Amino acid sequence: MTAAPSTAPYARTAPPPGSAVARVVGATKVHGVGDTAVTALDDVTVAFPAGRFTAIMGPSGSGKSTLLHCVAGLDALTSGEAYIGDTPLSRLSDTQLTLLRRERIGFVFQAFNLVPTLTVRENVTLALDLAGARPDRDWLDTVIGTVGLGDRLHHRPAELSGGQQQRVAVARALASRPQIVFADEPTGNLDSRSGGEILGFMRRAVDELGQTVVMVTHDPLATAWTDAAVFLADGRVVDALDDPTPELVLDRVRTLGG
Ligand SMILES: Nc1ncnc2c1ncn2[C@@H]1O[C@H](COP(=O)(O)OP(=O)(O)OP(=O)(O)O)[C@@H](O)[C@H]1O
Repeated sequence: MTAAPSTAPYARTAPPPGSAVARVVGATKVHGVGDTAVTALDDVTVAFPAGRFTAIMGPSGSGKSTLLHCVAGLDALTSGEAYIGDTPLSRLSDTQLTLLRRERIGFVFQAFNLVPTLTVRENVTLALDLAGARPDRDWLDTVIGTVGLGDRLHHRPAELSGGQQQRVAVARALASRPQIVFADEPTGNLDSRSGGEILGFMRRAVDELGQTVVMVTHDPLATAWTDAAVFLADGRVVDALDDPTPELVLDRVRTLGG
C-alpha cells in the first residue's frame, strides 16, 4: 500500500496563543438507535485554546471519551459541528479526515499501543515513515530529550517499564509536531510516580514546545497539572475551572458525584 503524500508535515505556523485549536459547537452524539439509544453528548459547546493544557473531567459515563473522540475526528457527531482549527470535520471525506488526523493531531491512549517488533525510535517515527514524511531531526531530538528517552532508542517496548512505554507514546504523539494532542486517560495504567512523569512531560510539551494538549482524566491530581478543566455531567458541560488545584477539583468532583 502506498501512503498518501503528506501535504505540509512540518514548519506549520502555530496558531496564536488563546485562539481555539479545536472546538465543538452544539455537539450532540447519540450512540445506538431505538430503545438502546444513549445520548452521550447533549448540545455541548466548548473550545480548546492554543498553547494550553486542558483537562476534561466528569463522572463515569458523562461523555468525556465521546467528546474527545468526536473533536479528534475518530467518531462523528449526530448533530452540531467539530472543528480542528477552522476546518469543520463533518465536511471532510474519510480520506481527508485520515490526512487531517495524521498531519494535525497526536493521540495518546490509556493502552500504549506501541508496535512490539519496532524499536523506541522506530515507534516514535512510525507515523512519519508511513506518511513518507522526512523527520525533522532537531524537533525529534528535542521531543526525545523532553521525554527522557535518549538512552532507550534501540530498545523494544517489552524491554521498557509501563511508564517508559507511555513516554514513547507521548513522544510518538509529538513527533509530527501536531497542532493538538488528545490524550484519553494517559496515566490510567500507570503507578502514581510514572503517571506524574507523563503529566510532567505533557506539561513541558505545552510550556517549552508550545503544544496544545487536551486530556480526559478521572484523577484530580492529574488535572492539577493542567491550565484549565472542563467538567461534564450527563453529556453536558456543567462547570469549568482555570488553574485547577487538587482541592478545587475534588470539590467539583464531589459536587458532581464523580
Ligand atoms: N459505542 C457505544 N455504543 C453505545 N453506547 C456508548 C458507546 N460509547 C459510549 N456509550 C455510552 O455513552 C455514554 C458516555 O460514554 P463515554 O465513554 O463517553 O463516557 P466517559 O465519561 O468517557 O466514561 P468513563 O469515564 O467511564 O470512561 C455512556 O452512557 C456510555 O455507555
